[in-house]
Amino acid sequence: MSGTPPLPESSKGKVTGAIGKALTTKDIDGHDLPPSPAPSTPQNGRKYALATELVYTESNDQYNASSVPIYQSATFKQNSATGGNEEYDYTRSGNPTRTHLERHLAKIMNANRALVVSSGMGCLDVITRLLRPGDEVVTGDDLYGGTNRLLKYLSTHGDIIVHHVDTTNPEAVRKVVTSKTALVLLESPTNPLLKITDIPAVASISHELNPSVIVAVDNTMLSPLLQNPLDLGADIVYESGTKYLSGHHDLMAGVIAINNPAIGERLFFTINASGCGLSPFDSWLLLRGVKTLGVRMEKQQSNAHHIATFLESHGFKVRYPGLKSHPQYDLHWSMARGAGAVLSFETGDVNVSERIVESARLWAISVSFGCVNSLISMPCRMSHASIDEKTRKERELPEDLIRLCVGIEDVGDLVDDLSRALVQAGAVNITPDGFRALGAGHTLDEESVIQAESESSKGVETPAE
Ligand SMILES: Cc1ncc(COP(=O)(O)O)c(C=O)c1O
Ligand SMILES: N[C@@H](CCSC[C@H](N)C(=O)O)C(=O)O
Repeated sequence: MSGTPPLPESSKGKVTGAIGKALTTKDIDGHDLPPSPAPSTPQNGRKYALATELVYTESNDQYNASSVPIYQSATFKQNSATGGNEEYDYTRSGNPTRTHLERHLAKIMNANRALVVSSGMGCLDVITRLLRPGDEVVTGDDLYGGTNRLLKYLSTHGDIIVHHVDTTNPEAVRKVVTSKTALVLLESPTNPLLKITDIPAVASISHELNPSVIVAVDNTMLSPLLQNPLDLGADIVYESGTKYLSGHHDLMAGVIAINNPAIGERLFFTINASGCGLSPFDSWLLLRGVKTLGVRMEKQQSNAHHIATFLESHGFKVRYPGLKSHPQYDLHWSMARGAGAVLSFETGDVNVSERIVESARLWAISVSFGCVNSLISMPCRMSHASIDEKTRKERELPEDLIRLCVGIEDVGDLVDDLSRALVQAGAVNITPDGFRALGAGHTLDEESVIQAESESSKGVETPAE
């Protein structure tokens, strides 16, 4: 994958020509972007706050449609047999609704170019097609299960060497990056242990040791509202649009964003060649979902902070970068504008955890996150079940871990339902003041207890049923 080799011959011609021509179109920030039937960015030369940019789309549509039309067409007629001047010919290669979404996301992700595909895993598939046999990948020891599965497949069948190291320690990355390293792949926060990687430090170490390394960051756990890895030194950022970006669990999507046009062209080549570009209808749904990202995330985060504080103040070991007790709290806030709405906690007993999950009513037992509805899951049995038990143990992924993905419901209802589930599952000791976690009791220092209790009491009271 070293350097950015020229485009394959087969990618040249009509489609690449259209994109090549498009790259001469600049937006108000000077970004080169493909053309669009609706430019997405306000054309008055002003850059607005992200909350405004999320909502704002400008249309060149012939009827001035307020909502970007769904171009539900596989083909586009050409003016002549030789063609060549039309922007679109076939939806696998490009579609106006998809282009509009891509421009909108490029703007939001502070990127030169964004590409949308059929899922988050589709993004990683496209990115790893940049690898060649013998290339090495450096990545974390806490990763989404599907990411781990694809990397394992590539190392077993694709002659790719994958190093899993503790990326929370940049020096551990330094030890394994060599001239053979083609890709450094990071999550921060990680799914499901919410570990934080110093993206600027790891990116700079990687580039210093091997300038042709591509540093890619999976930003799914935060969304562009809260973190922009391209601004932190990453070469590629991708995320599952199935999560926060869309927010309603009604579509699957993935977004890849880049600043380097040559990398963008190589990724586009794979998307067109393999046919994983997002469909017009899902592009439209995702564009609609993105508009409410700001308000959804604000409510989800505030609920998540409340729930994390509630659990911690009752003695559970909680992992959430919004809590001062998080070991990398300062590092996280040096890179991000929020902590997101995913947290995890331990009970000390797998059976107790299973009972808690099954006792919850409002919290749906479901994989995924970023949705307006609150979800509860056991990663080792669900989202991360594809990582074998031995590896989970080596990587210290607790089997009793419960992951909460907090939605926009009334926080008092969420706390009530969780309290009832904790009591019903026998996870807590009832005390005169309420209850305390039974197992894996997390001992906070005195100052943290006082802070957690006062924050917890700010919201709705949390009596057990
Ligand atoms: C951190 C992370 N990255 C990527 C993915 C893959 O996304 P998708 O399900 O849209 O393929 C997921 C979840 O599925 C995830 O949690
Ligand atoms: N059966 C699926 C599980 C998807 S997990 C989705 C999401 N990333 C999460 O973390 O919950 C699979 O095997 O991929």
